[in-house]
Order: sequence, then structure tokens, then C-alpha cells
Amino acid sequence: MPDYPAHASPAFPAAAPPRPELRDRTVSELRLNDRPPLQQQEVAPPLVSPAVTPPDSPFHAGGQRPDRQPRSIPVSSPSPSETEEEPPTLLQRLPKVWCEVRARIPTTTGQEMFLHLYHNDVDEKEHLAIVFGPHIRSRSLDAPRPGETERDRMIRGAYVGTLFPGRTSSRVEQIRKDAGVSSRPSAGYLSALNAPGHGPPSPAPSEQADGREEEEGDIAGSYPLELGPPMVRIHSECYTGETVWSARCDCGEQLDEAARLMSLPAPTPASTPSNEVSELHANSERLPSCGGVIVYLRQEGRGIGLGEKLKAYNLQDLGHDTMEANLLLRHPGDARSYGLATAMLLDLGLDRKTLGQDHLGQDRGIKLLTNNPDKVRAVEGPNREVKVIERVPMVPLHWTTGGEKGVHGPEVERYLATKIEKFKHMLSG
Ligand SMILES: Nc1nc2c(ncn2[C@@H]2O[C@H](COP(=O)(O)OP(=O)(O)OP(=O)(O)O)[C@@H](O)[C@H]2O)c(=O)[nH]1
Repeated sequence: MPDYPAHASPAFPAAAPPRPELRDRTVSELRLNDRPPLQQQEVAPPLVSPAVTPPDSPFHAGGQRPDRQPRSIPVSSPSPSETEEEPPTLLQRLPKVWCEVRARIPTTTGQEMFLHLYHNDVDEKEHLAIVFGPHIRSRSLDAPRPGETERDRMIRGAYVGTLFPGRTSSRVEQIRKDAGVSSRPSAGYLSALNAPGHGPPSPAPSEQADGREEEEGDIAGSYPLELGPPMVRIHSECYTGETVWSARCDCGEQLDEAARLMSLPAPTPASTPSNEVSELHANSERLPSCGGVIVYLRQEGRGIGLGEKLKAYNLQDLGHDTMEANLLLRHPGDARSYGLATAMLLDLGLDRKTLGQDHLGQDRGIKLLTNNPDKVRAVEGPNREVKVIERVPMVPLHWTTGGEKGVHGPEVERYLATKIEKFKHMLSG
């Protein structure tokens, strides 16, 4: 951030020229509520025209296969274009985080997710992890807490499967006993427990255990290899874009898209016969989702807070772009850091150590949904605790649907143009 003298108000030339016709008029003639016609306003360069959208975008609304996974780009770490630019700020140590409580949330799309609320040792905010699918669990949530009862555990969300009236234990061991199962349950039995809306479990045949649930209170295991890299989105809070329908940014749409992708059915194994595949697709709502996690950070306004973001919007209406507006308010262009996100991913078992290696002996990693090059590097953490191996671009819906859907208008066009030009977002296909 430039080092402005304390008394000076920094000035940039406004991107849009002043309106000359306002001179030599009386106040009533000024018609201050009128905006100049669109063609006289600064419009975003053609860089953001829908033409740059790849025609085979997986996000296109039409012709989408129910199990169609998003197009992703392999990430070599570190990529030269990411390191030549100013590197993102990396914290020396990761913050401490712990999941205080989680709950099952049925959603309006029919998919369920588990909302995890985190506390930490660096700020007072309640950061969130929105977890899709049964494979991602919080270690700090599952760990036993001194003096707690089984009911306490269930109330704070530290249970396996789903709650139902009359359930008395959070633990697999107890459920097994109650169900009259003498040996360890099979993987299939456990996934049935995790299926949405299941009732009290019926006895399972005694089979080989998968071992994941072996240690009571610490059942976080590894994300199944056959599902590929777990999908992760690091999302920054945006009250305006997510709650009050702002068309200045694409934040709300990005949140929806991340949830949609994580709710897609898990990929069908290549060995599945084609007639079974079509049958599965016909019943796609019954397929387990591939899952993933949206880490929702309370970093409103790229970390400057809602009040300052609203001031920045006024500066943008005065002709400045989103980065200049932050600088004029004496904030960095982007005031965020991602150490909390990395720490939450570790707690959720998506770090290199917990994920282990693939069939080829390579470290497993995550698939990150983003256009932001800073996030790709920063979320890996100071010692590359997390590995980003693929990146899924978040292409604006307006581009992928040929203008039919999605946030559109001059403000969001300018915003996207600045993200590409100044923040170096990788959004050109
Ligand atoms: N200061 C400021 N913040 C904004 C503005 N528009 C959106 N935001 C905030 O920017 C954050 C989202 O950042 P984006 O730049 O859209 O996206 P990103 O998270 O960097 O990158 P992606 O992962 O590709 O979405 C949210 O916290 C929004 O509240 C703005 O004009 N000014």
C-alpha cells in the first residue's frame, strides 16, 4: 500500500470524466439523480465479453450431464506466473482453530450440508465450513471434551450419521451395540448411517471393518481415493452480493455455483456397465454427492469490512475502480489472508499428511474453485501443509449462458475487468 502522509487525502484521477453539462446550471436543472446514458459511462473493455467463455464450459445450463464434473486445470506448484507477481502474505504459523458446533442443514435444492462453526485464536469472528457429503469430518469437533455427556456431544454435533428421536449415543460403538451388531460395521453400513434422513440403524452383517471409525472420538479419516481430489472453495463474506441482491459483484452466484458443484453425484467408476450408468443417471438425485467444503471466511469487503466497502462503492460511483477505491480509503487493494482457511482444512483432514498418497505414490491434494492466483498459493500454508493440485475456474454465469442468466450490468462488468487487469484473476478461459 502506498505510504501516504497522515494529513493527505490520496487522489487518483477518476476513471470516468466529470460531467461537463453540470456547470452553469441551477440546482433544479442539475437533475442529480440522472445517470449519464450507458454509452457515455466508462464501460469495461471487451476483455470481459462473453466471447472469451470456452464453448464447452461445464457450467452451461443446457445439456449438462447429471454427473458432469467441473473442468479443472492442473496446478503445478508454484507456477511461474504466480510467483513473479507480488507474493501473497503468508503467516509464519497457522492459527489455532476448533469447530465449536455443527448441524445438518437440509437445503432448498434438496441436498443436505453440515454447517460447521469455527472459533480461533486470532480473531473473534465465527468462520464457517459448509461441508457437503459424508467424507469430511472435523477432528476438533469429534475429539471428546472433558465432562461431556453423550447428549452434550450430540447437541454440539459430534455424532456420526444423522440424529433421530430417541438416539442416545453419538458413537458408532454404542450404535453397534444397540443394533445388536457384534463385530465392526462394514463401510457400506457406515455410509448408510451417513445417508440423508436415515432412521435408527438395523443390524448389519458382520464384515471386514474399514477402520475409519476405530478410534472413538477421532473418526476423521482420509477422503476416499476413488472420488479424486476433494473440492474446496475459499469464499469471502459479501453481505451485498449474497444477501441483498447486489449486481456489483458475482459473489452470490459464486457461492451458489460452489454448492452446486459439490452436490453433483460422485463420479461413476469407469468399470460400471453402461446400462447401469444410465440407470444411475436416471435416479441421479439418489446418488451420493462427491462432496467438498466451502470455507466461508468473515472477510467482508476483501477484509476491510462492510462499512468501508460501502464507502468504496461510493468512490466507484465517482469513477474509481474497486482497487483504487480501497487505496483511496487507505486500505490495501486486498486485505485478506488465508491462514484460517488452511488451518480449517487441516482440521477437516484435507491436508497432505492426512490425505496421504495416490496409487502413483504422489501426495494427494485438493481441487480449488477459484480464479484468484493469490488464493492458490496462500491456502497451501507456510509449509505447504495443503496441496492444491487442480484449479476449477469460477466463470461468471452470464458468460457461460450467453447472457441468459447470472449477474450482469455495467458495475459487475467493470468489477470483473478490474479483477482480471489489476488482481490478475485467471478468468480468460
Ligand atoms: N473492498 C471491496 N470488496 C469487494 C468489492 N466487491 C466485492 N468485494 C468483496 O470481495 C470478496 C470476494 O472477492 P472476489 O475478488 O470477488 O473473489 P476472490 O475471492 O478474490 O476470488 P475468487 O476465488 O476467484 O472468487 C468479498 O469479501 C466481497 O465482499 C468491492 O468493490 N470492494
